[in-house]
Amino acid sequence: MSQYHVLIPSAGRGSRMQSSRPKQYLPLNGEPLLKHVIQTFESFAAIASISVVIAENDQDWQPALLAGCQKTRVLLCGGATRAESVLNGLRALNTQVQARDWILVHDAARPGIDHEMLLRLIDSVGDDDTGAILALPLADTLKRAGTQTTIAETIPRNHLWQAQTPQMFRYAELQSALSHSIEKQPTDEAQAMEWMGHHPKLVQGSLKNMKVTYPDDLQVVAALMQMSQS
Ligand SMILES: Nc1ccn([C@@H]2O[C@H](COP(=O)(O)OP(=O)(O)OP(=O)(O)O)[C@@H](O)[C@H]2O)c(=O)n1
Ligand SMILES: C[C@](O)(CO)[C@H](O)COP(=O)(O)O
Repeated sequence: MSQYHVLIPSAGRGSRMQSSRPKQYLPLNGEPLLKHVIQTFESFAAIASISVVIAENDQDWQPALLAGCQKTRVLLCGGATRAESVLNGLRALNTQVQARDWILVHDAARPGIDHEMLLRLIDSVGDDDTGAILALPLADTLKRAGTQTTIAETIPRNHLWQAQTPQMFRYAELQSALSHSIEKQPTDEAQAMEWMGHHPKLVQGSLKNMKVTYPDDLQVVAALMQMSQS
């Protein structure tokens, strides 16, 4: 029976957040973003292990983040890009994970993930599927900018989705896909799999599972998480 393992890329600097420390350590309802993510996976019974990839020189990592954790370990192998951090993390798991085990890669910057979404994602794939990602169908009209901030064209939005995480793939296939494509810097795990000819499934995510990227995002995700608990 294939097991489920989580890999959390958490080695970014959060430059777009313009904060004093990397955004994954910023407080949200009294806990760092990263702690919310770890706790959600720790309390999801189907998960066998959780690996947090941080930068080797991370000055903000707090051992207290692992207080009470049974399944979580930290890997000091962050890379220059998210794809490199994920690939380094996968390579570090080589002796603990079986080839056909599922790997769920989830951004540390998405604290709104919950068990309902995880169940939807895990239940979406069968033995013959290559994998699946949480995503949201695009709701707004999409414009491509021309010179400066003027509209060059409207892009038809039918069949367009915004990718979220977790992105779930078999360990050996994902490591192979990323190893083959790392030079091309895939923006996510799904793109690396697409380049190998796979067509991962799109599974309904949630606004609450947004990525904290810009300063205003923290309040928005806190409100969405609060609403889902009331
Ligand atoms: N070299 C990197 C870059 C990003 N990430 C992680 O990938 C996730 C999503 O990336 P993003 O939102 O772009 O985070 P940052 O790169 O930190 O943000 P920015 O681009 O604003 O610097 C985050 O959890 C981030 O910590 C990572 O592990 N290693
Ligand atoms: C993986 C991802 O969150 C899917 O939308 C996104 O590609 C991460 O992009 P970033 O520029 O590394 O934040």
